[in-house]
Amino acid sequence: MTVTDEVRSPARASGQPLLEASGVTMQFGGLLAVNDVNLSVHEGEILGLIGPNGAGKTTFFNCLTGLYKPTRGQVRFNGVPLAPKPRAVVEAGMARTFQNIRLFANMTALENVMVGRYCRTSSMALTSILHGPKYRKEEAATRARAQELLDFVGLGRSSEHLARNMPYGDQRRLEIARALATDPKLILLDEPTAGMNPLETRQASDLIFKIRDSGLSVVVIEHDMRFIFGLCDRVLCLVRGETLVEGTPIEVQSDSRVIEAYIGTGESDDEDAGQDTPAGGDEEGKS
Ligand SMILES: Nc1ncnc2c1ncn2[C@@H]1O[C@H](COP(=O)(O)OP(=O)(O)OP(=O)(O)O)[C@@H](O)[C@H]1O
Repeated sequence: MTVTDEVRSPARASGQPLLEASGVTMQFGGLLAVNDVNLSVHEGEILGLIGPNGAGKTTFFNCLTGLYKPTRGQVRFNGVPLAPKPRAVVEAGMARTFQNIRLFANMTALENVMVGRYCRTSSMALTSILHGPKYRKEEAATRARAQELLDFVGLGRSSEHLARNMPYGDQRRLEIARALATDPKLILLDEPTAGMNPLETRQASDLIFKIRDSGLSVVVIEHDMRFIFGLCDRVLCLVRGETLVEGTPIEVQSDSRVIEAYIGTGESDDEDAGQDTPAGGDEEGKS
């Protein structure tokens, strides 16, 4: 099955990037959290965003998805300047997940995905209150689509489980299903494997490939270098809010500046340093 309908977009027709950020800068008081960052993501591409803690990755995501209005710079989606408002961003075709899981804990998996779907349904509040035929038809379609998305992410049998009772890895999948419910052309994932065991991480990688194969573009923030270098077509490394290096996984993982940036922060002190330093990555699992 495909996640989105086959639509030939203006971006593909013109060869221009689907998502294009130019000169994006975000200043908090005296702190330049993101400084003049450029990014382009083409259709069907998986782009990785890496960098030591505090490099500005999430702040940059927040600028791309309308949570923050950048101090300077512009974000264009499908060739059109994007208003820095979350609703406008979702309507344009971008969805995201968050570093910290933000599910409705006391709702079922199905209901969580249905909530994500509501931005694409048209029933007005009054119609919903009156439960007219249009509402009932849309509700049935929303439910069916939500179930389809749960099947897609491998949670088809958990639809009636309360989110709070689901294993951690499943909650992360559920977040992705909810983001997909908005029918995005591009999905941004903020540390999708944080806290996952190796099996869950491999499954997350497979799911992201599946999402890409269904026609979406993906931007992913991760600290797990093996995961990033095995997954992405291109990788951008941010350090202190600025682009340090951008290139293919092979180029980035062998760049001494990237290795230095990580070693300099002490992030490589873990026992399993291969997971967390660029040189520890490999091409395993890349397709
Ligand atoms: N709302 C805010 N107000 C002030 N400073 C902020 C705000 N959000 C982030 N920062 C600061 O901006 C810098 C970049 O933070 P950000 O969370 O974007 O980094 P990151 O690369 O995502 O880090 P991590 O990998 O640890 O999640 C940090 O110094 C952080 O303290």
